[in-house]
Amino acid sequence: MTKHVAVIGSGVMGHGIAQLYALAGFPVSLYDLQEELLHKAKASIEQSLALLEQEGVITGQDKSNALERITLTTDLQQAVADADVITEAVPEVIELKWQLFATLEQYAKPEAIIASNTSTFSIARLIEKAQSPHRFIITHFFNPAQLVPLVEIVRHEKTAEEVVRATVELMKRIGKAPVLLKKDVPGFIANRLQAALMREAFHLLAEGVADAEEIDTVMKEGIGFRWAFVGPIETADFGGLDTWKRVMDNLAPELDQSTTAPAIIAERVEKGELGTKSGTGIYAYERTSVAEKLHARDEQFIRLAKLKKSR
Ligand SMILES: NC(=O)c1ccc[n+]([C@@H]2O[C@H](COP(=O)([O-])OP(=O)(O)OC[C@H]3O[C@@H](n4cnc5c(N)ncnc54)[C@H](O)[C@@H]3O)[C@@H](O)[C@H]2O)c1
Repeated sequence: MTKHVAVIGSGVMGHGIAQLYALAGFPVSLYDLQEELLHKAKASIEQSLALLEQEGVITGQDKSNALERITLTTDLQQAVADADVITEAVPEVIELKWQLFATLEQYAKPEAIIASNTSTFSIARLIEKAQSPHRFIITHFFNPAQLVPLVEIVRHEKTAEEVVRATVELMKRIGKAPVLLKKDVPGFIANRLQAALMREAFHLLAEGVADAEEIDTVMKEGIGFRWAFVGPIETADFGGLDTWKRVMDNLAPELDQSTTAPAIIAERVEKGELGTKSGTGIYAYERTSVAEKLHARDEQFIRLAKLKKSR
């Protein structure tokens, strides 16, 4: 049974994952390479908990209890010594993950589950060098991890059944909607769906069919509005499979078939225009408005989550 959790890496994903476990009542050790990074992560957790309190999702007492359950540390051995579940959220560099796993296998309790938050590596690749593959699993959270309900779970054939069962249970206990994949495919499900949609969105932009704002509006006010409650396969059933057969037969040949990142994205990256993190991406951002935008996004996500829960 899970009693203590360790989260390795306190960046964009790690701090949100630590917050989730702490709010669900688990003592959490949050590890990173430098104190400064950990303090930044703690400040982000405090802000996020404050927003949840403001929106009436948690009480002030829940907030302070959660904060008390989080221990910050730059000592990896100490971070994982008592952990029953270790979630890694270090950068997406395979050598880095392999090196970390080797150390975790040395420091962690033999029965501890090691869960990776990788967004692209298959579980087969992740465990290539593992000495104890039976305890490895992928729990792929979505950004912001503390707010988006989905967690994709990917197992290997060597992953112990008990590890799979305990992980699914744990994700439910921390309030997530886990989906266990039947196969280990690159990008899992969500990023494949997202990439398919983005390829077409950037193709329409490149072709001058509409501006970025208009394409985003179509998504937010149309497809996305519907997709929070009805999935694509249900959509086909609701619309009629005969209709969708015609739609797909007519449209599939028209859709972009590129096998590399859209040129618009590649060009911006070449110029150092990386989006909100550099101030300019497809849109231009004021420095102050990025924080405001993220705050407003999180507020909307919390309200949507409440709405979905109330059904
Ligand atoms: N950002 C996203 O939207 C997102 C979504 C889902 C999954 N992921 C995956 O989550 C993982 C983390 O991504 P992120 O966006 O949080 O990255 P990030 O760069 O924001 O954070 C990574 C953290 O790990 C720390 N770190 C670096 N090397 C380390 C080491 N050897 N040991 C321990 N900590 C180390 C860094 O100091 C940093 O704080 C990646 O595998 C990424 O692919 C990211």
